[in-house]
Amino acid sequence: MSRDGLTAGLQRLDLALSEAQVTQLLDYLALLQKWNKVYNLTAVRDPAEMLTHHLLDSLTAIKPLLRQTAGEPVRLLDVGSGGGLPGVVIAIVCPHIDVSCVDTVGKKAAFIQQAAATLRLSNLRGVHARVETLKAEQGGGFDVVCSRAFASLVDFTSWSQAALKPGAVWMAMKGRHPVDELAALPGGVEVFHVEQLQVPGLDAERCIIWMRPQGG
Ligand SMILES: C[S@@+](CC[C@H](N)C(=O)[O-])C[C@H]1O[C@@H](n2cnc3c(N)ncnc32)[C@H](O)[C@@H]1O
Repeated sequence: MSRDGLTAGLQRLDLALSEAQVTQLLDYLALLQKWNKVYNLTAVRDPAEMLTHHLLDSLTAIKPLLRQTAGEPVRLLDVGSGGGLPGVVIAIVCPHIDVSCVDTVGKKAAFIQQAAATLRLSNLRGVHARVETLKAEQGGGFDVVCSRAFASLVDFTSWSQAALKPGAVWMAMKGRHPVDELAALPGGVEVFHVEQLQVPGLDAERCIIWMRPQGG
């Protein structure tokens, strides 16, 4: 796994990480590669592609997330996290953010738990559940609920709404600007920002759709 490629990407994203964090990111990719053979965590198998399509792609969301949360120690839920994208990357880069990665597939949640232990990330946990079953009143709720390559915006927001704290926001990582999905959102969901992202080394459209409950 190329440390130079990652370092160059981090520079282009204007992200200043410690050497230890860069090592953790590379160790995470190595874990993903190792356990992908057993757990089927992602369809991307080529190491160079994992760096751009997974790691740098997820890292592109860090600056927008830090700006939105003003650097506060928030609780974040990554819905349909799979092998931990972007949840594990956020937990590594933002130790002040408490990250829960939820997935319906038990072995994927188990992989996240294993990654948290191996990478010594006390701010990361894997949760084996359908997101629809998570309720803020039981677990305290989340300030940010994010997803990447998950469901439509309508399903993402309606399935995860009960997990939101008052004042919380949704951060949906999408490819091309999802015109039809945005049009299908109900009146109870307010889209307050759509931002385009540029992933280093990837010539593809990416954006973040920021939403919150109407009046929330
Ligand atoms: C296409 S994968 C995306 C994984 C990861 N976010 C990524 O970007 O590589 C979607 C994941 O959502 C999970 N999933 C589907 N429905 C779910 C639900 N209702 N609650 C939680 N996870 C769900 C699936 O098991 C799968 O791991």
